[in-house]
Amino acid sequence: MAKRKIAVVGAGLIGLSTAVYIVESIPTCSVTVISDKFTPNTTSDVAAGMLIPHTYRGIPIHQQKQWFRETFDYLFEINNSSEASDAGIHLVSGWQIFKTIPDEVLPFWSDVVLGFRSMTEEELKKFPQHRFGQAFTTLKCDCPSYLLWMEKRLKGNGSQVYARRIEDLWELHSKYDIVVNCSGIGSRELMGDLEIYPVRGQVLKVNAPWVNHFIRDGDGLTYIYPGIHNVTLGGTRQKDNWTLSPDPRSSKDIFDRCCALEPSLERAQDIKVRVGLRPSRLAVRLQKEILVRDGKKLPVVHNYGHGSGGFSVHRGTAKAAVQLVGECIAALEGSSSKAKL
Ligand SMILES: Cc1cc2nc3c(=O)[nH]c(=O)nc-3n(C[C@H](O)[C@H](O)[C@H](O)COP(=O)(O)OP(=O)(O)OC[C@H]3O[C@@H](n4cnc5c(N)ncnc54)[C@H](O)[C@@H]3O)c2cc1C
Ligand SMILES: O=C(O)CCC(=O)C(=O)O
Repeated sequence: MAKRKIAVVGAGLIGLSTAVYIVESIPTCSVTVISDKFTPNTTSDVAAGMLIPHTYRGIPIHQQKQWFRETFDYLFEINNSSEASDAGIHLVSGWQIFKTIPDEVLPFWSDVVLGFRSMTEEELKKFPQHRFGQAFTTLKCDCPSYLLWMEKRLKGNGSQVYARRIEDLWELHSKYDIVVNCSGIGSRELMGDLEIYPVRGQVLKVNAPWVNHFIRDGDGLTYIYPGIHNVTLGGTRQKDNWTLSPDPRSSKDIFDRCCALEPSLERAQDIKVRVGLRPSRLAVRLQKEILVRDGKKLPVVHNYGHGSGGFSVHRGTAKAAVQLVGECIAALEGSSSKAKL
């Protein structure tokens, strides 16, 4: 059986985690990651990295729950190993709070995170503007550490990693048997996919080591997420806004909103502003496509469009993408054995 050559386009969270899963589950192929940007310069580096799912309106809930569970279980295992600090994975406990009682008192992911329960009246006294809350423990990634850890694992396994911008996936036809497209918001231009759009997110990364519980307003706009090296304060969700430069007014607004929830943040130091464009889509595109030119074929597997929830589901979607890669390999084996007959 020929050793199949697979190119993964994109070195953000989705490209690297898909490449890692291919290497782990299909050892008979060689993997090359090709990307114009790497950590610390990807959208994935800007993220808070919290495992709190966002709902994709175009995907059945049972599917999203499975992706979340697979991701949670995978990272929990890393968290319980000696790799945890290198990979930047840790547990974090805290509260999601609501000004009015939400429709969904028990979200679909409540039995995946640890110790999910309603907040007590005593706990709610910390948030006098809020009437209801949920307490739980989840996982968080320190995003640059996690990306670097995956990149090192790939290189350690003999995979190649190249910096290059791809204008057209067909450029890869002569060297690779299969292409896996994990180019995030880049797919709008690369694939001409107008279903993917940016949702601009501005966050502050601050030094406030005394803050160690997360706080998330149920409206999803204001959050305080303590991490290994800093605390992420959020945020903004600006649909169809491509501006990557920070907006000082948004920074002040974010800071004020977060201080209203956690007044001790007034003393936060070393405030850095980061902006990222969430690669948003009604549904993650997990699909096979065969590109055909001049009678020649190039199988492509798409895995992009994770919007606000990439960290929460990445291992599950990597597994689904690798299943599709396996189907492409089986089809190639089938056509090469027919050719020999
Ligand atoms: C402010 C903010 C906070 C967030 N917080 C969380 C959170 O707490 N939890 C959570 O689950 N999710 C969160 N997210 C969402 C998460 O960041 C995304 O879902 C995830 O990072 C998407 O990963 P990606 O690999 O698809 O995209 P990217 O990280 O953008 O990676 C895409 C890669 O493709 C490459 N590429 C693109 N086009 C080309 C091309 N033509 N040629 C070569 N390479 C190309 C890019 O250079 C890049 O390496 C947050 C997002 C933002 C912006
Ligand atoms: O929504 C959250 O609480 C996590 C952060 C996030 O996913 C985002 O800002 O997109």
